[in-house]
Amino acid sequence: MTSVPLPPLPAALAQYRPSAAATLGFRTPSSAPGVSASSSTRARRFSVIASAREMPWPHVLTVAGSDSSAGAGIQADIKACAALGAYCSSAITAVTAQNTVGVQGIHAVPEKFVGEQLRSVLSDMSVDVVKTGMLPSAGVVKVLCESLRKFPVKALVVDPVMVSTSGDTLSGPSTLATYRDELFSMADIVTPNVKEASKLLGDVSLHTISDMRNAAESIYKLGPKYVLVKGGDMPDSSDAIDVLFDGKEFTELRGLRIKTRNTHGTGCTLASCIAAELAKGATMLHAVQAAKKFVESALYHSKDLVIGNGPQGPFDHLFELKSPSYKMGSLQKFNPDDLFLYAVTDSGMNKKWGRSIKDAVKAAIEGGATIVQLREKDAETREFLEAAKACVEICKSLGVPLLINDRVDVALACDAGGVHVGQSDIPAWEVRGLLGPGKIIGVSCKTLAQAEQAWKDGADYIGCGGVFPTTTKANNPTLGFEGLRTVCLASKLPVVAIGGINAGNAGSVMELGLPNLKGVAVVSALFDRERVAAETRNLRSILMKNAHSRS
Ligand SMILES: Nc1ncnc2c1ncn2[C@@H]1O[C@H](COP(=O)(O)OP(=O)(O)O)[C@@H](O)[C@H]1O
Ligand SMILES: Cc1ncc(COP(=O)(O)O)c(N)n1
Ligand SMILES: [Mg+2]
Repeated sequence: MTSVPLPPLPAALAQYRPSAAATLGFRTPSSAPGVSASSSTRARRFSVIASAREMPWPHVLTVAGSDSSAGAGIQADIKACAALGAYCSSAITAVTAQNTVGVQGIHAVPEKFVGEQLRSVLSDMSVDVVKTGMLPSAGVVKVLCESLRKFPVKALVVDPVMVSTSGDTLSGPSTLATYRDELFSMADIVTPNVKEASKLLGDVSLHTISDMRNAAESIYKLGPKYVLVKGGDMPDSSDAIDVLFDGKEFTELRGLRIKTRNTHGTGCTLASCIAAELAKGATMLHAVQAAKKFVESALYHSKDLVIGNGPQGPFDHLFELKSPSYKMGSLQKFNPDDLFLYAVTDSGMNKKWGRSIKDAVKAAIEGGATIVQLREKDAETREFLEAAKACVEICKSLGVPLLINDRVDVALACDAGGVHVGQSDIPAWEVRGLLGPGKIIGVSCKTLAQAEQAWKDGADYIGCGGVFPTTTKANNPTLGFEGLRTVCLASKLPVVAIGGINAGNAGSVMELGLPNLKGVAVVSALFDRERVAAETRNLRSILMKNAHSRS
């Protein structure tokens, strides 16, 4: 590949960003002969830029290699960022000829021209996060470090790509020292897989989680703020476990190991998703967790795809566009706002009023319930399953998610939207393993530690309470507003308040104005009443009033 000289900065751009243009040594309007713009045109152009700034688009710049098979590299990065709502620009470091069999050829882009691409993007666009992939030579690593010193960004994600999953070398040992000595100290996070971690540490062997922890600690000493050692390629592990280290604490991120040949590009995708989430403003822990969840879901939805004849296929980054829930606007995928009016059934109460579970659920949805949980502690399994199937049908047709309390088996058998578990039920991460990534999982939490654990376990929301004393749960300590507030403020997941909530006190719960508190869950206030739909309607209008008075 030949490098062509960089043309002067377009006159229009020079007018928008005269200071940036001058810094870079580009010709500005005053120095560019024959270019003039009236002051009104210039003012209009500035106002266009100013209004564009009011609607920023999280921006990731990927510095990586092109993969002709489009499963990994630049192509994966752009798709991953797009899927997560970030804009992705690119500086290409190498063009590879590769497919599902392996890498057939590598054509490195001259280092100077990598620098020119970096300068073009960084001087013009507001890049939030830079993500690196294949950096084929020590020279390219140095060019990147220089560019970052000149144009600092909010965060740097370094995926030290060295060997492809097919076993081909993408960056030789000569780059190792430059990675370690120059790039790592600028990085917010470094994301080696186990083979790369081993190479970076002089070929140490990594076989266990404890080895991964030690490796993360050693790489941390080379200067990044976080290290994520990825365990996708750990042999003999039924889970896909990654280890995150922030200099003090280790976090094990445990996910399902999806049985598929389509894992080409998982590493590139994970790093790009972390970059996209950071660009959107997430904390590092959140970004890593969201990224892992995305890769897991994409693999799950692509597990049976057949693209190419080799052993390592690509996966579908835009799987959500294909899912029936996306196409039909059904509420399979969790929307925290669904927690607004959360109806929890109780068979005893409905029996008392002479209603079937199905009729009770129908009436609650008619009155405006936004999510339903079947909590049938005393029902026989067969009877419960039949009722659950009928309720799933109603809920699907009305677009309201239906969750099952405790019973993962019943949820699976009736294809419910998810499961709600308590602290003494199956742990949420095991439920996730059984239900897969697309279902909703809620966990009852009373303490900060429980809320933190629910988040780590991959739950979607927490139920917090009892806020007030309740008759539906024996020996249930009451948290009161203070307890609710403490958990809500610390929770990384959306919260629904539960326990003794009714039309008389629901307004005061919403008036607390807690940012994570999305709604209230009610049992007796709806179902221990004669007219379920009317009670639900009344409660909904109280909640709406208080939700509105907050905004
Ligand atoms: N079969 C799989 N099922 C679920 N997650 C996986 C699977 N393979 C890899 N991952 C996850 O994908 C991410 C990338 O990991 P890994 O494949 O180890 O990186 P690389 O592609 O750099 O070798 C990690 O979060 C890892 O846990
Ligand atoms: C251009 C390029 N960059 C990175 C990878 C690594 O991806 P993976 O480890 O998933 O094979 C690759 N195969 N090609
Ligand atoms: Mg891999």
